[in-house]
Amino acid sequence: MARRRGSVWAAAVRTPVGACSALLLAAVVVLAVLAPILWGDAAAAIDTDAIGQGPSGAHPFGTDSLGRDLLFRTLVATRLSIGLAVLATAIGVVAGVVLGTLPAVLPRWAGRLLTAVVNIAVAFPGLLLALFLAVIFGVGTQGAVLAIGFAVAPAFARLVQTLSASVSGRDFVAAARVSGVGRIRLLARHVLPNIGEPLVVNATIGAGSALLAFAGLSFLGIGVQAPDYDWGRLLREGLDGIYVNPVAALAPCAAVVLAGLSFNLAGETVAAVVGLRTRATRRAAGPLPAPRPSAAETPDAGAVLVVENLQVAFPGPGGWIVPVRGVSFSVRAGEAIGVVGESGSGKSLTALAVSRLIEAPGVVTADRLEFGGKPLADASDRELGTALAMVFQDPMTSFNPARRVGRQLAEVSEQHHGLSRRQAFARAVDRLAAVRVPAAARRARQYPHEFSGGMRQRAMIGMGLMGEPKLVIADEPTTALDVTVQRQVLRLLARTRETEGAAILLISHDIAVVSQTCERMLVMYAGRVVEDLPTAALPDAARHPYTRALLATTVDLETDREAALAVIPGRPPEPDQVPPGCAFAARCPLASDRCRAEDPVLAPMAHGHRVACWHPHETAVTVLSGQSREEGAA
Ligand SMILES: Nc1ncnc2c1ncn2[C@@H]1O[C@H](COP(=O)(O)OP(=O)(O)OP(=O)(O)O)[C@@H](O)[C@H]1O
Repeated sequence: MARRRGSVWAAAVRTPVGACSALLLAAVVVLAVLAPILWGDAAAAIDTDAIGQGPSGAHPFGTDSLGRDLLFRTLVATRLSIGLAVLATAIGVVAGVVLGTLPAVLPRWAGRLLTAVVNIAVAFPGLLLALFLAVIFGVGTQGAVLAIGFAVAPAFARLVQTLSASVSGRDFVAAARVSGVGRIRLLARHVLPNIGEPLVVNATIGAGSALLAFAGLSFLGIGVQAPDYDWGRLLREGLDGIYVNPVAALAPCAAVVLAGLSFNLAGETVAAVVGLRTRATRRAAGPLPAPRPSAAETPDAGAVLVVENLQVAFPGPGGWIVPVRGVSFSVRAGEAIGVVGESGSGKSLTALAVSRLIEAPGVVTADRLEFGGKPLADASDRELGTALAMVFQDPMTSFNPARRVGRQLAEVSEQHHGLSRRQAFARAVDRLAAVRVPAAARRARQYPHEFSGGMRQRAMIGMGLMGEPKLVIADEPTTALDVTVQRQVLRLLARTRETEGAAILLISHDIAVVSQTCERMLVMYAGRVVEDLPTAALPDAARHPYTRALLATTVDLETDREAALAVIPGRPPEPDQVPPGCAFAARCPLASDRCRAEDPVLAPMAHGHRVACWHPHETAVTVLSGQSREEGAA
């Protein structure tokens, strides 16, 4: 992990912005540390023979009214200017974090009061607030530090409140709360660590603003007081003689600008590392691994979807993680195919890849990935938006909670069919009625939270029907629903297939659901399709030991209630720990040495039946050869 972080930072520092920020910041820090030691005395040395001089060989920036060298004074002032700005920022961040998190700990009324106070303070311009506070805390360095610290605190508090609110709504915080974790511990353990990165980025950028504000207060005479001096004071003194020696004023100005720039660029670099760490990781992950070969079936000329050797990879700390490893299948027009497999087998990623929904840094590669007869990569958003419908497991998160359901459906037709607002809405009502949402016209004006789970799922299917879907991909569409509603949704999918002629790719844990709804079933294990078989002859047709084991774990009304439930011993391998050979070998009762050494290719066994196994079960169903493949291959 440390190596990965190190490489990400190294990559960020190699960018132009990163390199500039690193150089500037290093120069500022070195000067802040060394300048007072090296040139402190020279900067304080009064020379009555050289009062108010302009730039010369002896004094490149000239001298001040006591004949002190302005170059040395500008360099020496780095420590105080930077130190005070950093101190003020630290006060601002700490006060901001406290103010921002207190509302979560205090009684409700006190929390709301504090939030209101912070909101009012945020409305004041920062510098005005700093001036106001500087007067309250008293003129001088200490007063200025406190004034700037507390002036930037409200903005940080607001940021902390917003970030905490977004984290507090997450399930893991709710789970911790339910398990009795106290408020303070909840904040410290679960909320703050998750908002740390954006805070660090903002604090770095905020230090630049604090530097400017400090220089401003010193310039106005209410910051650093003589005999101490920072860049603000030097600027004020230099301004008096600007017509005689402009460099005296310009040098501290340039120092403020450069130091401020170093903080801002450092903030940008931190932000880039935080936001795009994965991009740098991708470089660190090296070249993509070659997909494992799988014998592709010969797709029909009219196949809606053709997938050949699909691979989905993500950069990981130790190289590429490949959760989908060479998946091949095709979906004919109007066909319903089910995808089953244990959790983590790559079902959802396969569905997301064929919907073009894998986000960077994920990388999708395939020998062939075609939708509607042409490469998926060439399909326009409009074509995909109308011809491919996606139904997700949780319909609550698939709808925008702030918009009415009808308007969200209508958007599809406004975007892709050029319909007017009114026409698109009328079509949305029609589609809601088509998916049997009762009182569709009224329901279309409601928000997603006013729908029941089953109704939302039907509305989601209705959204898919706003176009002319050739393929509906449904990823666990019934998992969150009760059995009755589950049946309604499955019937609706079947009806969509009949009325629209759409093909269905149904992802489910439930083999019973798949065998009732689909003609074919793809069984996935550890990122590969291990069996592709017709559902009509299930369970007898299953030949892969994994498919058989999955079938044995299904329970129905005829299952012997006295007998122990069947389970598949062991666990599927993690995507980054897939062994050589067959990934199922460690759990397979039939595994041989060959299984552990060589990964079997998904190969045709009979018409419409493909299996990736060295020892497939013999079945009464027609097979290509009576021998096991190992014997056949021998
Ligand atoms: N962005 C990602 N980066 C790295 N690994 C990922 C990413 N997304 C998914 N994975 C991994 O890929 C594997 C397959 O995930 P996928 O969601 O496709 O499984 P699944 O078969 O749909 O499981 P489930 O039935 O639980 O939804 C999992 O092990 C998961 O941890």
